[in-house]
Amino acid sequence: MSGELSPIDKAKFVAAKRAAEFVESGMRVGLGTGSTAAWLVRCLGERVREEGLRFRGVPTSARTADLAREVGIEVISLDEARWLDLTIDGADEFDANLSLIKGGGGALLQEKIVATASDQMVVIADAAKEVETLGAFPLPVEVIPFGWPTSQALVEETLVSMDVMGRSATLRMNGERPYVTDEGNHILDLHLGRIGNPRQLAMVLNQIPGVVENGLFIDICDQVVIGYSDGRVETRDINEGTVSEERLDFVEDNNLFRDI
Ligand SMILES: O=C(CO)[C@H](O)[C@H](O)COP(=O)(O)O
Repeated sequence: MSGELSPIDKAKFVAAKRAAEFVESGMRVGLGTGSTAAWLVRCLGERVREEGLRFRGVPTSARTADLAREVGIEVISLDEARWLDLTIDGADEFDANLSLIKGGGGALLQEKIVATASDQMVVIADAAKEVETLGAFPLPVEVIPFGWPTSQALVEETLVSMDVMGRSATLRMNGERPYVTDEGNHILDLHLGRIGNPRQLAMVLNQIPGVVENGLFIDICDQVVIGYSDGRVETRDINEGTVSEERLDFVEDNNLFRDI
């Protein structure tokens, strides 16, 4: 992509740029996956180059690791970091409690482990990701390849027993083949429409044999930074109960927009 940014990219960019300011020298920072998180990584790379920011990043996917190295961020593994000061990541949906659906980009397992190992998790998102009730976005569930059709049937049975609205669990494909995560697993996308009790569903899904993790993030996210295409950014902190709003300038010929 080159030239004019789409309104959605402008919104993602300003959210990412604002959240990149949360990173301080010396921190260990979890780096999310997806298009919004990619803006974050580029913004952090710019701070490394231009301000001499020195921090270590723990990527949540091979894609993010490649981009982080490319823009000059020092990359370490979670094994090396153990605990993190902060994780900044995108989301597919968030609600008023900052419960999330994640995993549209297929990295939910590493994203959940990294976010849970962090003192703070900040979600960056365009305003369209905010929902009253989670579930319009298909809920990703990571399953091991062994016996995945059995796991799929068990997941569907569980949805019926819980009286969840939609009940189909489809295997995510990559062309003709099943999608394979960085951990070598597959993903079932649950088409639910509406998730009445996300906390309960998250717990029940993880008890099914073959399920490794689900994309519901409950009580993990502390703040959301919401970007708008006109440059406005709203930051909500669920622990402090605060909301702040500001406007960021974005320069369309910024180097970050080249070759995207
Ligand atoms: O959970 C994710 C990847 O597994 C992403 O954060 C989520 O899919 C949002 O992606 P994008 O920023 O491209 O809209």
